[in-house]
Amino acid sequence: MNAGLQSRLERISTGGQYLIVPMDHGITLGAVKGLKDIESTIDAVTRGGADAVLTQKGIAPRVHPHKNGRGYIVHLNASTTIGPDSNDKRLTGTVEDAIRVGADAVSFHINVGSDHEPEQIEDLAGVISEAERYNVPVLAMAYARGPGVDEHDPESLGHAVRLAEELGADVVKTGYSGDADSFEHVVTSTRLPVVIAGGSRGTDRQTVEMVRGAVDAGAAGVSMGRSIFQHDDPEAITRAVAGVLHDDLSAVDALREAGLSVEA
Ligand SMILES: CC(=O)[C@@H](O)[C@H](O)C[C@H](N)C(=O)O
Ligand SMILES: O=CC(=O)COP(=O)(O)O
Repeated sequence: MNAGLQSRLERISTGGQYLIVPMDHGITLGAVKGLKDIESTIDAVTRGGADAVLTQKGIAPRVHPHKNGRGYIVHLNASTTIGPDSNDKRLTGTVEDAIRVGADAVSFHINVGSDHEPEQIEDLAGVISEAERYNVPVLAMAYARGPGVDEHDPESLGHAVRLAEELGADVVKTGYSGDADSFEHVVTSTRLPVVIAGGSRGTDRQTVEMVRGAVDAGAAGVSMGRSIFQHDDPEAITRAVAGVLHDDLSAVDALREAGLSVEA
């Protein structure tokens, strides 16, 4: 692997495991809890053990002073939940833009199964081609999403992560299928490191058990947003996730060591 690409991947991971906290939701959802004072949230999650944070390029000046030397990923497409179709993700920048604002990697969201999949395949392929010219890693956020698509179906999730590999991404993020046995099919559908999204926030026990199950299935980490940045104590929940990812703790032990409730 190219030295530049390898060194950038190491800036957003620890020992091949990825604890990424995406906060690009400011476009998707608006200035929701945890994103108004994004500076404090970034400081908290990076102190708690996050390997990298992820935002749109416009937020970069609010990231660098507060990320405690951790990695930075710039997201290159977006949609909103108030627009006509949140599955219709449109380009918001280039890899060169991302480098200009100090990114170590870029990310791109594709909804496999949506009416907009063809354009998103083209856009993701273009992003990857540009990224390869700069040896910048691409995190593909490959969801199974669209009319009649079951977002938790292992077959559809496996298809989505394989699509990311076929296009040349370096890391792929997708939804969790719900249990380790079914998610093993997803992880083995690609040679890429697979990380999971958190989805809308549940209990701390649910969050950390999801991480434990994904890791037991062979996942390489998380790109977990709302479950972390909307928590009342983002540093503590990050510590709990890091306990599973970086210290291989059980969900209960990771919660206890982070000082969080183990109630289901
Ligand atoms: C807010 C959501 O529905 C998430 O699953 C988004 O798809 C994640 C993505 N980063 C986005 O905010 O568009
Ligand atoms: O960029 C968004 C993600 O990677 C996942 O966000 P979520 O809030 O954990 O679904």
